[in-house]
Amino acid sequence: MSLDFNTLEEFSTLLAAAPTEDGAARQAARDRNEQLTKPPGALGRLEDLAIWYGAWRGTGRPAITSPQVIVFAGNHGVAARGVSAFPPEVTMQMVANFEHGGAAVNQLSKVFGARMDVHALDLDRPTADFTASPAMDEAEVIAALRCGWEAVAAGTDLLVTGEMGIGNTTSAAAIAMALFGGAAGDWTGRGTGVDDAGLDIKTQVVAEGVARHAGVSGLEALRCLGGREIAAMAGAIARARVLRIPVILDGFICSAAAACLENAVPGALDHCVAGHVSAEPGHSKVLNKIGKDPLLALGMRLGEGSGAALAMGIIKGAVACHSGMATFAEAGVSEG
Ligand SMILES: Cc1cc2ncn([C@H]3O[C@H](COP(=O)(O)O)[C@@H](O)[C@H]3O)c2cc1C
Ligand SMILES: O=C(O)c1cccnc1
Repeated sequence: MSLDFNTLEEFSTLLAAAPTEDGAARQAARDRNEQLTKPPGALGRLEDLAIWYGAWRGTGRPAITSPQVIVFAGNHGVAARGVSAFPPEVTMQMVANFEHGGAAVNQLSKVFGARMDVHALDLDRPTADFTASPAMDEAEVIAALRCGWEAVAAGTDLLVTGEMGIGNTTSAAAIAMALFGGAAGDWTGRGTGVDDAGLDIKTQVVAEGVARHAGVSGLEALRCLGGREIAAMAGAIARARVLRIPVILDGFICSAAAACLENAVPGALDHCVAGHVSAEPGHSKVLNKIGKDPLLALGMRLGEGSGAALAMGIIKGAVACHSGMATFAEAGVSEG
């Protein structure tokens, strides 16, 4: 099967044909877990995470040696509507900051031993204001999906996708409302910290955008209401699925990108866990809709992949215990 796509339909077909987890590896990981020197279940959710990780990697005794964090950046036409507390030029300035190692996600990637890559997508060409027309045409959304698809490094064994794009919590709210219904106010939060007047404008923009593209779902929601960095995250998450690389989802924007995949192909996020729940009020609702229980709840509201990068420590810890601990037989410890 060709691993390329030129239309959203071809992308969807590739995603639908992507592998599922390895049942034999899951069983081998379960068997090993039962033999480790601890009371049954004593590592709580870490045990499930290690088994899940092994099932996707195809081994009952996995290791994590090459985690990758990818930050995608894009600019948004709706930013001109006054929906963010910061001006659009911050997107480009933060890309420079990522490249110089100065952002939170740089530090967290370093702490957890991940390589970090940054991809800026046509920053000088913001998407169209989605209240007036689709944010992207099909060629544009395909180019963004492909950027994400190709950004996943050969040999990566744990992936975090993050984003930078002033205005993108507005885009994420519009996607969530299009996919899951409800009122604009249910999905719209303060993002970088808009005041009450800004929140009113933002809620209005979300409502207008969803009304303008009434009835869109899945990848069409991504095209009409998303952004280039949002589509690129979706492309990277889909590629990881094809390569059986487990993914840690980040905050509201990343989860909205992922939700488009799940909406297009149910089960498309089985290789993903939610790294954290952010303070953006729509995030917990999106996680609920995609059936993901977040690993961390630290009141973070940064994006960039920062919450997911922090959660890499949990997955690495889970896998280290699972694969490195002695069994009762090896350690000569009496079983209960
Ligand atoms: C300095 C700075 C660094 C950031 N890093 C991530 N974001 C986050 O804030 C933006 C979304 O919020 P809104 O929709 O309100 O614009 C995204 O770029 C997101 O990644 C940042 C925002 C700022 C200002
Ligand atoms: O949930 C997020 O990822 C988020 C929230 C606010 C601003 N930027 C990102």
